[in-house]
Amino acid sequence: MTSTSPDGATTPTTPVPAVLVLEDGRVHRGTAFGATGTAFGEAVFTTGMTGYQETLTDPSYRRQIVVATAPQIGNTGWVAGSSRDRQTTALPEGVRADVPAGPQDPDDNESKAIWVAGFVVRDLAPRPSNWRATGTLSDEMAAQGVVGIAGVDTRALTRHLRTAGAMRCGIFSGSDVTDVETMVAAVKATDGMAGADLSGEVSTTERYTVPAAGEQKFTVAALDLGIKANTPRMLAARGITTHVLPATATIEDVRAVGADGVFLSNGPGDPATADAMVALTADVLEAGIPLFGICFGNQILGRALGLGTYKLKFGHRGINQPVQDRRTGQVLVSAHNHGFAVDAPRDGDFDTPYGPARVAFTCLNDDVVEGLECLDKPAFSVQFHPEAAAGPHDAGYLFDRFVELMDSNTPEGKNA
Ligand SMILES: NC(=O)CC[C@H](N)C(=O)O
Repeated sequence: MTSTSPDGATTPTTPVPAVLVLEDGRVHRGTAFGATGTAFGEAVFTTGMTGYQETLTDPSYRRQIVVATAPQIGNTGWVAGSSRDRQTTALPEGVRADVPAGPQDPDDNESKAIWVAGFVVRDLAPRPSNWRATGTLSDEMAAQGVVGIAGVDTRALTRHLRTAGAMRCGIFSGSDVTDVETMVAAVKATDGMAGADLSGEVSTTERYTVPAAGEQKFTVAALDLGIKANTPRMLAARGITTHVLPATATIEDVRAVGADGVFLSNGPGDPATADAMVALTADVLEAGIPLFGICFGNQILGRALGLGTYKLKFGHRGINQPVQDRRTGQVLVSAHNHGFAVDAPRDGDFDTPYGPARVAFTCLNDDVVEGLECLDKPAFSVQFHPEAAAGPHDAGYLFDRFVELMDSNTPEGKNA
């Protein structure tokens, strides 16, 4: 339903009607973009003003329909084409050519695919204005079969989600639009996010390696629960070779790659389902291997320490969330994407099976736990995203903290 002019602008020919239907019966009407059809997922909003490509390709958004509060989306187009396609030299052994992860990658994808179930925007920019763009958002979503709806008052919708909470929804477009009762019933027949076990659906099935940039200092085993490309890139920039392991990895797999440290990635779904990863984390803590977790990884470390997790009313998603590093008092502006959180005492150290631990970060908007730190084990984690590719970069130093943990775990470090 679009035509592309010689200068790359995609213009709608006949607008195709689309409807966003929430499980509580609220309806927003608009027009289709991307693929036409039906999509179901949890309606969540993000307040990020930039970085929609990084958001859409973040595997943590699996089974979520993302609502952008930024009023215009699509103006930077789509920046695709991994450098791997252009690479002329042979790749190091174990590096998969189809994974766009490496310090040299110029594209904006955080993974190989768009993972959101659907995308809801107000004004879809028909013409990208970006010298790096290789196509349009709408064409890329259509190519990947991802349904979008434009023309929605996303700020009104966001106010509703803040009051009523994140909930199941559906986008119906083209000939899939039917009467509201039928569409609401279809939405209600889908599964919610509580209890969803999704990391296995986005994880790599085989191990791959992202080499250190320059001289290798350490080797890290990164558990791929939905890892974003920028994480191995941030590690590589610090002299770390990352072996990305499937979500099913065990402590033997970690030992087999000679890991100096273990990284637990971000990922979709309910952390209450991540029993196997919690067991692996317990083994890593027991072994005293330095550990760093991000987002889902923070929730998994929390569970391994004996803490519970719970579902937030509408979650944190955006790139301007204030968190406080309780070690230094410093406030960071950070990127968030989480619908669950760890329940932990904030008023001092607490006991765990692995010695004392403490809440290392909290969100200044709502006092939600944003990071954990073990005091007797080389392990810490954050609920926010130091690897955020669209920025901000305030929290990048946490990767250095991970390197310091590995430094102090070497025989020389232990004797220092
Ligand atoms: N980005 C993430 O890792 C999200 C973790 C988890 N799925 C949550 O929604 O809280």
